[in-house]
Amino acid sequence: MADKRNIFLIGPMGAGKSTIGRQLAKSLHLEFFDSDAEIERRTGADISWVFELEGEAGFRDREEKVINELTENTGIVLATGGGSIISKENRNRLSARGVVVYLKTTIDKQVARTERDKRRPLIAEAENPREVLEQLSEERTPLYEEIADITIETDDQSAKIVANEIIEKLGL
Ligand SMILES: Nc1ncnc2c1ncn2[C@@H]1O[C@H](COP(=O)(O)OP(=O)(O)O)[C@@H](O)[C@H]1O
Ligand SMILES: O=C(O)C1=C[C@@H](OP(=O)(O)O)[C@@H](O)[C@H](O)C1
Ligand SMILES: [Mg+2]
Repeated sequence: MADKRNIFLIGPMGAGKSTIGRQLAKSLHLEFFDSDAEIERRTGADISWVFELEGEAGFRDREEKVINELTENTGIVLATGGGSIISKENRNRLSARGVVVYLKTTIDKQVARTERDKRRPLIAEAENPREVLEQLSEERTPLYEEIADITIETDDQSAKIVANEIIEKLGL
C-alpha cells in the first residue's frame, strides 16, 4: 500500500468525509485538511461563491491545485470534495501519496444530510436533489472504486465509530 502516513477520504456528498476526517485526525494526532475549507480559506469566498463567479470549471481548477499541494504533506488526513475524483490527475495523486478510504452511504442518507446545506451548489440549486445525487453516483462510483484502498459504509454509525473502524481496518 502507498504511504501510510497520509489518509485521504473520498466519496459522495454527505458520506461524512469532512466530519469523519476531522474525528480521525484527532484520534490519530494527525493534521487535518479539507479541500473545500482550504479553497474557502485561500479565496476568502465560500464554495457557492466560487461556483457562481468562476463556474464549476474554475472550482475544479482550484480543487486540483489544492489537492496537488496538500498531498505533498506527510502525516495528514485530507477530506476531499465529492467531485475531486473526476480528475485523473487527482486520482493519481491521491493513490500515490496515501491510503485512500472510500466512504459510502445511501442516496437517502445523502439527501437527508445535505438538505439544508448551501455549501453544495450542485444540489442546493437543483430542482430535484435526489436525481442529481443519483446521476452523480452513476458517473462517479466507478471512479471511487478505482482508487479505494478500503471502503467503509457510514449509514447507521456515528462519525466516531466510523473513524474507529477506519483505524482498525488500517491496522493503526
Ligand atoms: N456518520 C454520520 N452519522 C450521522 N450524521 C453524519 C455522519 N457523518 C456526517 N454526518 C452529518 O452529515 C452532514 C454532512 O457531513 P459531511 O462530513 O459534511 O459530509 P461530506 O464532507 O462527505 O459531504 C453533516 O451535517 C454531518 O454532521
Ligand atoms: O460532489 C461534488 O462535486 C462537490 C462536493 C462538495 O464537497 P463534499 O463532498 O464534502 O460535500 C464540494 O466540493 C462541492 O460542492 C462539489
Ligand atoms: Mg466535505
